[in-house]
Amino acid sequence: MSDGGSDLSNDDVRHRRKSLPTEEFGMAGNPNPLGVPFFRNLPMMGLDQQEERASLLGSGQYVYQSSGSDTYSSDFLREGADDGLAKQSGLGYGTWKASEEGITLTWRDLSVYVPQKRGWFKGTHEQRPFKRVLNNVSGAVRPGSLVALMGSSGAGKSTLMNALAHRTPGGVIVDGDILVNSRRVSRSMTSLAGYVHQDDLFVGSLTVKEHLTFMTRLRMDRRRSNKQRLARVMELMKELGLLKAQNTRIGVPGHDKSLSGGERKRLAFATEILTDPPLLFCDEPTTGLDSYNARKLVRIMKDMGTRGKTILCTIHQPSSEVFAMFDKLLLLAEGRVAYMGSSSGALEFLDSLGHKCPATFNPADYYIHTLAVLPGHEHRSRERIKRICDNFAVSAYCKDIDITIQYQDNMCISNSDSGGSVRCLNVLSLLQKPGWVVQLWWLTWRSLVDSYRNPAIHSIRILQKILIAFLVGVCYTNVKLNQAGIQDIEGVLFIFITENTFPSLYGVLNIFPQEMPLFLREYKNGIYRADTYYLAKMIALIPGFVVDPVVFCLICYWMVGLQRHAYHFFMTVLVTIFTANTASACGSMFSAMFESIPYIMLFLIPFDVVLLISGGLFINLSTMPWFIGWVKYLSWFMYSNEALTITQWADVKNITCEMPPGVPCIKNGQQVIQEYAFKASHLSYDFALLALLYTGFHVLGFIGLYLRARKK
Ligand SMILES: Nc1ncnc2c1ncn2[C@@H]1O[C@H](COP(=O)(O)OP(=O)(O)OP(=O)(O)O)[C@@H](O)[C@H]1O
Repeated sequence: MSDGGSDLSNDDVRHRRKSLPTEEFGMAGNPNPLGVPFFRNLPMMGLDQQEERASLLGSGQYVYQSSGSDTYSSDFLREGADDGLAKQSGLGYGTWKASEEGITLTWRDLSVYVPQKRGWFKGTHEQRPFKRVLNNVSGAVRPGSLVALMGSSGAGKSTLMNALAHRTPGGVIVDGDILVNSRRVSRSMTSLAGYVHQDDLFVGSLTVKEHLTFMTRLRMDRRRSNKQRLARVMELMKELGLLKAQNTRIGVPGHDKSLSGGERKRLAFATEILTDPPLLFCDEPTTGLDSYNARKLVRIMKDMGTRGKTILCTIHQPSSEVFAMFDKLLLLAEGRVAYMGSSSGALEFLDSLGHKCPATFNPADYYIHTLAVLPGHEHRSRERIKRICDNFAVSAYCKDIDITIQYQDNMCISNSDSGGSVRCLNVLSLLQKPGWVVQLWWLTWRSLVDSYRNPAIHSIRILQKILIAFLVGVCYTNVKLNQAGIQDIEGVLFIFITENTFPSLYGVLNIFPQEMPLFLREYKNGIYRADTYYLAKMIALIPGFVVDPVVFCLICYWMVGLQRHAYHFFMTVLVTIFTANTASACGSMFSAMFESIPYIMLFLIPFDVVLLISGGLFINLSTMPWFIGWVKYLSWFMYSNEALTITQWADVKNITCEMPPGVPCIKNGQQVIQEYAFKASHLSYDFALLALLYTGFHVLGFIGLYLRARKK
């Protein structure tokens, strides 16, 4: 560290870092200061040669030589002074396998821009009002490192982690290079890395053990046996102190809270380390934990580090003991790197700039305090931060990191995510994800358990159905097969439709908005596909929408004077089942397409009114104007009404005519069918069109969900 106190503009710093001559990287005067291995003549070699050497690295057989005379095998890449680790894991240098190399993560000149305004602005990216929240940040983390990412609130810690983990929300621009084992990766990062989020999201009706079991099914290698999965679940619950709560439902905070905040945090952590990922990002995993549990959790991360994992963890106010467990420290301030290196080095570095940590201070607190923008002293604070960041950018600490970055850059052989990443990231090719059917099975299981355990969905709804069925039945007990009875029967048939439409249509509106954050997170984590998720939700809805119509018809049909034959009853039940499911498909479509209930209502209610009108009871369908008349083809009201009317009237031969002479009467069922502009031959056609509408609504719903998931 030298140029103490010099102020450089950001561009100066960037330029200086980029323009460092290749020879400077560990060759002269500073032979391999981080223990980074160098190929013979690496800086001079061309891309082809680098590729060749990289593939040799992939095979774990190439022998590297540092600038000095020491010779290292590829495992040396894992950490400069890592022989203890190799010994610990029982792998001598000669036996080290490429798949066990671990992950070296580097990032160079990373800037992140977040959109300031959304929606109305239609200009190009360059014209859009963006705010830069990360400013040319560079860094490197090597296997076996547990890195603490610290900085005051708003410094950009989560933004950096999201960018590195390729989990930035839609609209955010990430500019710069991120390399994993000297390869550019994008979405494959999600299979490679675990990410413990600041806010935890779960299906609250599952128990701790059920949740972990579900995750082992979808996240672990499909070749693992059930015994191995269970053993992993038990091991994690034991390690994280969740054994006592294993049969407790997770609950929903502020609603039906079951697990404590600390238990939820530990469960979220357990979920992410379930597969023992080689790279782990943790965003404030200890927030909300007591000191004992915080220490225990960091100890687990430390142990993972000693097994060669690469761990980057943001942490707020760690105790001295917890802080001491971290190998490396990355300090961020105002979107820039203020320091990266050993924890003790940070004290020296700040000391050299005149910021000496008082003996009584916890160093972690001191760093945050020094790098915070203090209210009332904003200008001075920002000056101080700028000076620290500028000095770090030209310090020996930074140069050391540059060496690692430069080394990885030199090794970088492919700009594309395909092929290269898989070849390099052996862990990826080793993992066999569960297949489509397994995903569907377990997602359906979760959805069914969730809906079964939610009394609002079932018990209350069925009680309501019984009550309404009785009331409707009571109102229509006196229906007779005469002229007045035609209207009564058509009326009650329409009530069969509406009673099985509206609860189904509106009852499902919340399913996607409510679970969207969880779906997006799990989907982005690559745990499952969007189609299996949607299909599972759809399947889980069916039992409810079969039971409801059956209950309704069982009570109401026999109370009302409808045809008393099994055939008519079963056909009526079948039509109402089709109706309820088609309505639920329409509701699911709106639910999946729009972000919130008010938006859904805005479009659904007008749509619903038009469909209702075109159902055939309120208007003779042949009189509808041509420009709106086509809507009836989308109306399950019409198909269901036609099917029920045909079922009830097709074989009625005689309808009593009690009208005065001269007043025309409808004499039989066929005339009733004609009166409503239906056709007796359309019964199977109505069923087919109801099934088509059901499928069409769900296909559109799935497309809506998929597009939204891709956009976020
Ligand atoms: N999508 C976004 N839109 C607008 N501003 C954003 C967005 N994401 C991040 N920011 C801003 O970027 C800055 C850094 O945010 P970030 O969440 O990374 O901070 P942090 O260091 O993780 O803070 P904390 O410790 O409080 O979680 C903040 O000022 C934040 O308001």
